[in-house]
Amino acid sequence: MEVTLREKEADDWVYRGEGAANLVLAYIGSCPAFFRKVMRIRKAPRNDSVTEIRTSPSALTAHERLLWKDVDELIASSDHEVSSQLFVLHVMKPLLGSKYVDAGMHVKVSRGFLESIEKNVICQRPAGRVDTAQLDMHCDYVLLMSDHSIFTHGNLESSPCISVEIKPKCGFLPVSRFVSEETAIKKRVTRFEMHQALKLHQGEISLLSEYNPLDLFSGSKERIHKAINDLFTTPQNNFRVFMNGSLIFGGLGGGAEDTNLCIAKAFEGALMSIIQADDGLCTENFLTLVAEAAHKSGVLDRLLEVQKLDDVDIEGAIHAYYDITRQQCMVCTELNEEQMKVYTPLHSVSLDESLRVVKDYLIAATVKDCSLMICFRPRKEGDLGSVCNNIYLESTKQTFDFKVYFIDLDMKRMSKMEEYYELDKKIVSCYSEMIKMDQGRTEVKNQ
Ligand SMILES: O=P(O)(O)O[C@@H]1[C@@H](OP(=O)(O)O)[C@H](OP(=O)(O)O)[C@H](O)[C@H](OP(=O)(O)O)[C@H]1OP(=O)(O)O
Ligand SMILES: Nc1ncnc2c1ncn2[C@@H]1O[C@H](COP(=O)(O)OP(=O)(O)OP(=O)(O)O)[C@@H](O)[C@H]1O
Ligand SMILES: [Zn+2]
Repeated sequence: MEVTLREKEADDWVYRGEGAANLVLAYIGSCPAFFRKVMRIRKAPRNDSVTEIRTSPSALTAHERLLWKDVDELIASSDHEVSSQLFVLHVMKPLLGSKYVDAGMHVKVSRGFLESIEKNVICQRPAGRVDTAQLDMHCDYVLLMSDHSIFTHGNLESSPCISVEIKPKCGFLPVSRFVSEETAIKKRVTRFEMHQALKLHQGEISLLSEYNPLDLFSGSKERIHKAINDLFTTPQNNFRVFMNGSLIFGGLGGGAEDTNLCIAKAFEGALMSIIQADDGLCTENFLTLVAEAAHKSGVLDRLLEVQKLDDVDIEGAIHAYYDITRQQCMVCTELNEEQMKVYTPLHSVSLDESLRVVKDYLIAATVKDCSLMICFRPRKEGDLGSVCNNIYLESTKQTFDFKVYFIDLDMKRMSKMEEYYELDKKIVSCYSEMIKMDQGRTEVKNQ
């Protein structure tokens, strides 16, 4: 029989974090079925009275059903939460590897349950997130999945664990011939770095990040280590650390300020219960551990491969989108004859090819936005080797078991294609402006 979670059960769930689209809670009750599980609940924008999701007869729009026509299970589903879970199960899991993906399961909830959760968590949510969205009270289902910030077996008191959450973002520079001359800078500067300029301009961040995704995805131990160090210095919404499931570093539910001495000291202190290093050296050892695990697991190579399904860039994929939706191409209407020559072939391919292009672009968008959770547990003397991967940290003479999972593998909606195109242009133009202004300042200084 299907269980429905009701109002009285809401107190068993506590705030864990949130992103733009979902709010996540951890279980503190005593029901074994929910032990060491988290619940992920979809949010709805506050100013959005009628969303696409609710007006659509099925979870997917007609165009999306066409796009995902080869995935029978997905197009048959009529509930948005259910189709979201099926997307992870049938599309993302085979691509990223079943070992690293937990599709979770859906659980029915009553409106009373959602209302009670909303009330319970409101004071812990970041103000910016509260202003933009609340729980989607129209959800019939929520997603239940393992808590990947802890190990699912063993006693947390005697066997503590520490985990990092990394949102790596796009790890490659586009090589697509559809990248125009005006935006050619995209082939030299990462999207992440350019987006920082826009975020700074819009007041979303106060300082530029030092992190470079190309380091993290480089495959080189040294560069991965550099990336982890830089993420620690400027964590923003790209780096968090949890101890036994509680946040000890980074921003809860959003971005974090840059790491000052006070934050660094508190973190060093928190690590001392797990990393057996001399005073002041725990952080350094921990960051080495993270870098070694990221390198050894090989998951970044896998992630990069899937990100590269975006082989034509948004500047190519947008044309295929207009063909599928049978709209006049709003990009081509702005081009001169010479420029048109580059993009006309994209409008001459079969519908199946246009579908492939947009589908691959959206899959890549999912994995450019997902996060990685790496959870560590020090192996104690007498412990038998486990099935987990492990790292021997020479400097502390400790062996750590670790496991890796991807989280947030939501399907990106096809209706966002025009938004992606516009944002791409905005990011390039804001970055170019910043560079120009910097050059101007340097020239004045040198005069
Ligand atoms: O467009 P981007 O690269 O800024 O990514 C968005 C993320 O911004 P970021 O730059 O990582 O801070 C954004 O994250 P934040 O809200 O900034 O924490 C979301 O993850 C958003 O996805 P969705 O709307 O939840 O489906 C993300 O949107 P998608 O582009 O993945 O659809
Ligand atoms: N399975 C899990 N185990 C432990 N923590 C989790 C799990 N899933 C999510 N979280 C925590 O909840 C936070 C929000 O989850 P998630 O990233 O899925 O939200 P989102 O709204 O989809 O994000 P985005 O803004 O990237 O779209 C994560 O940053 C992570 O800290
Ligand atoms: Zn076109």
